[in-house]
Order: sequence, then structure tokens, then C-alpha cells
Amino acid sequence: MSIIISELEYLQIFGIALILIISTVLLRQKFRNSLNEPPLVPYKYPIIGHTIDYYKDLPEFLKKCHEEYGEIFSLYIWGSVHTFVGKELCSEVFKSHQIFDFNEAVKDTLPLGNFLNRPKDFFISTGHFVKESLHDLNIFAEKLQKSIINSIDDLIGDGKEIQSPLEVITKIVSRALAVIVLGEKLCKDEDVLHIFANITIDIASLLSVPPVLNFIYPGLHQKFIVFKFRFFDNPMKEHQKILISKITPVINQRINDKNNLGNSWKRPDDILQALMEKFAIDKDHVDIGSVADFIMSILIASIHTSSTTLLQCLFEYVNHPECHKELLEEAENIFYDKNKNIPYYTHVEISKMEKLDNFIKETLRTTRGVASLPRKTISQYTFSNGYQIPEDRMVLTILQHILFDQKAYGQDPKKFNPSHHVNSPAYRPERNFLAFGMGRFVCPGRFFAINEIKRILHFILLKYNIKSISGKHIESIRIGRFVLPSNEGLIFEKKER
Ligand code: HEM
Repeated sequence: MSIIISELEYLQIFGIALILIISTVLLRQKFRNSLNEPPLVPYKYPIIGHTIDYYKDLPEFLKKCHEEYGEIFSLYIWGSVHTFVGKELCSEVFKSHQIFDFNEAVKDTLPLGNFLNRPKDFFISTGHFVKESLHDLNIFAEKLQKSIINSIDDLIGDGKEIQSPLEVITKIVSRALAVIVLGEKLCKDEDVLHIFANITIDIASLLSVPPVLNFIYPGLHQKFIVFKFRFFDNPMKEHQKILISKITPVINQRINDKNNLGNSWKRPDDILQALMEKFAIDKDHVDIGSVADFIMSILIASIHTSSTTLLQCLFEYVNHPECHKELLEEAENIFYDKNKNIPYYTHVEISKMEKLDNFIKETLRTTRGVASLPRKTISQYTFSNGYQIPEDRMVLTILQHILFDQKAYGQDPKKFNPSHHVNSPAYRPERNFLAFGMGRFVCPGRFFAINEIKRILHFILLKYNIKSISGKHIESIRIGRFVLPSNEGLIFEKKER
């Protein structure tokens, strides 16, 4: 039976649908308005809201808002309301992780699942997977250290002036991670190393378009970047293609070895193997596309974060010659005391690097974003002070209140002082130290990251004197809520031994 709709009926259906949509929007609005929301800081320009203040001097602006409106307030940025919480209320956000969702917030800026056409929750288990696969760092110690020493020799050698140190540091970090992720066979492949070193930069440039479309309709920008990603060529697609072509023969070889060698088969100790097991279809097949996409998500979470932290540590080392003596004494003592029977530092030796650990922790504390640890509410929430926020609200923690809190860090909390952290390792999240986040979504790679950064810094500090090219104090760059390392160049002078 065919259904023929007359022009009049069509108009009627359209009219009813329109009325339904408008009433739903109005009802939602009414429901939202009935909430006891935190104060929305007044703004001058409609639509633009606080977007200009956000980019002008966010630390100062947030300080003023906090003084005037207290622990929790909202700002109107890029067409949507964001709620900012300070040090007294952020623990509620971290504890109520069923409501304040990390993955939903990340998807807003980096909809990786949509880019790669994956189901909604495809990447949700990344955190758990990283935690499980990196839980025993001793397994990786030898190959990690070998890679680090070789990379330093290869890339800095007998010393040099490096105009773009982030590039070199990223290469050292990428090579180290490549051994852990892909194993000995693939970790030296130039195409693979190119992907490791560039994936975050490429995705960042894809995402760097300011979300002006959100002024028209919240979420429109996300739809635009997903469209751009899916239907136009971009470096990410190329990375995905190359990665699949490189891992496929290795995966097939491993499947054959396992099937043929029986009990004498030795399981490779790397993340690729763990992913093959996660995405096994049957004993002869693995879902290689999923393995490649998961590797890309791990690289995005790990390489840039570790490289920028490491570079910030080198900059702070140059900025603070008063720290050199004790750092070098500690490094040399560990180097000469080392158990010579084992060619790499064991867990015990890494944990002896206490001064270095405090130095890294202080660098992390003083170079974080102004506000961070984004969460999105998946239902309405009432804070203990009575303020309510609706579903689908972006919530950010004002990190500068926590990391520069006078109660925790003294009268001059912005002053760089590694002694702030005696007996509290850099990987440990604390009430006053949220560089790795807190709660259910705390960084699962933090033990590995600190271990890797300590090893790299240890060998660099032992081998080189380091100076800035300009000879000046090196300052970080701030864009909106993000803090990035300076573009300053560094001079590495090989020490006489
Ligand atoms: C110094 C380097 C690093 C820093 C500063 C850092 C920082 C962070 C932060 C702040 C978060 C969000 C936590 C929250 O919102 O509560 C996070 C999440 C995450 N990090 Fe790291 N990270 C680093 C290195 C790494 C490494 C090396 C890996 C992997 C090997 C990694 C894997 C992840 C993953 C998978 C998540 C998401 C967790 C989840 O979905 O539950 N990170 N990281």
C-alpha cells in the first residue's frame, strides 16, 4: 500500500514537528532556569561572552572572578557556558566520576571516535588498558634505557646548539615509546618513528581552527571538524594507513609463531602483543584496524605530554643554576654506585633519584594549564554548597588555585622550589598536586612517564652542560587555558670526563 501525503498534510506534519521542537527547547530552558546555578559572570558582548577575556589574561581574569564570585562560577566561552570550580569544590568533581565524565569532555575537543568512525565507547577502555599493560615497568627497563642512551648519542652526540629542542626531545621520547609499544622489530622503522613524533602535532593543527561556528550553534564546530576529517585528506588518515601497513606483517608473523611453536613460544613483551590479545578475533586473526587506532590514541595521550614536560624540565634546569649542584651530585653518586652487573637502572636506582624526582614534580607544578582536567556532566548535579549545574555542562578545575595555593606552597607559591616535595613522588596525585589529574580518570601512564623522564634527564645532565641560546630566563607561553614550553633554543656542551 502506498502512502501519498498531500501538500496540506505535509505542512501540518511540519507545523506539529516545529511546535514539538520549540516546546522541548523551551521546557528544557525552563527546567534549566529553575536550577540554582552558580553565578554566570556578567559580560559585555552578547554571543562573544567571555571569549576575549579567556584569551587576554586568563590567570588574572579567573583570579578576579574567584575574588568576586567565590569557589564556583560560570563563563560564556565560544558559545557555551563553562563552569569553573576552585580548590574547595574540585574534589566533588573527581569523586562523582559517574556524573563528571572525562571521556565526554575530551570528545568535545578531540572526537577521535567520530574521526575514525568507531562506536561511541570504543576508546573508553584506553585508560584501563594502559594501566594494565604498563603495570610492571621492570619488564621494559633494559630496552627503554638502551633506546634512551642511543637516542641521546645519536641526536645530541658530542654536543650542539639546537634551535628547536622540542623536535629533538620528541624524537628521544618517541623512540623510547616505540620500543615499548611496537617491540624491537618495528621500533627503528623511520616511517613509524615519524608517526610517533608527529601524530599529536598533526592532530593539533587539524583542531587548531577556532570554534567560531559554535557561536551559531553549540556543537557545530565539532560537526565541522568531523566532516573535514572524514571527507578530506589529512595527515591522520595517512598515519593510520602507514601504521596498518607496518604492523600487519609483524602481527601475522606473531600469529604464525604462536600457532607453530607451541610451548616453546615466547610471548613478546610489548603493547602490540597486549593489543593483539585485546582485539583477537580467533586464533588466526586479529582486528588490525582496531589495534592501529588504539595505538594512535595511546600516542596522542603520551608523546606530547611527556616531551613537553621533559623540555620544561630542561628549561627550568637552565633557569635555576642553584639546583645544579645537588642534582649533579645525586646523578653522579647513583651512576658510580650502580650495580655494575646489571647494565640498566633497576627500580631501586630509579627511586634513589629523589632530588631529580622533586625537580620534575616542581616543574610539573609550575608549568600546568591555568584551568584544566575537563569533565562533562552526564546528568544534573547539586554541589554541597547548594549550587546546581545541568546535564551536558563543561566543568573545569582552576588548577592555578591548587598548584599556587599559599597554604600548601608558602607566601610566594609561584617561586620554583623543588624542596616543596620532600617524600612525595612526582607520580602521586595529591590534593595540592593535580598535574596528572585525580580520581577515576587519573593519568594511567604517570608511572611510566616519570620513569622515562628521569632516565632521559639523568643521562642528559651527566653528559652535558646546558644553556639557553639567548642567555635569558626562559618563560612558558600561555594560550587561553593552556601553557606551552617556550620556543627558546638550547646549547648542549659535552662535559669533559
Ligand atoms: C608527563 C607526562 C604526562 C602528563 C603530564 C599526563 C597528564 C595527564 C592528565 C592530566 C590526564 C587527565 C587526568 C584527569 O583529567 O583526571 C591524563 C590522562 C591520560 N593519560 Fe596521561 N600524562 C602524561 C603521560 C602519559 C603517558 C606516557 C601515557 C601512556 C603511556 C598516558 C596515558 C593517558 C591516558 C590513556 C589518559 C586517559 C585516562 C582515561 O581515559 O581514564 N599519559 N594524562
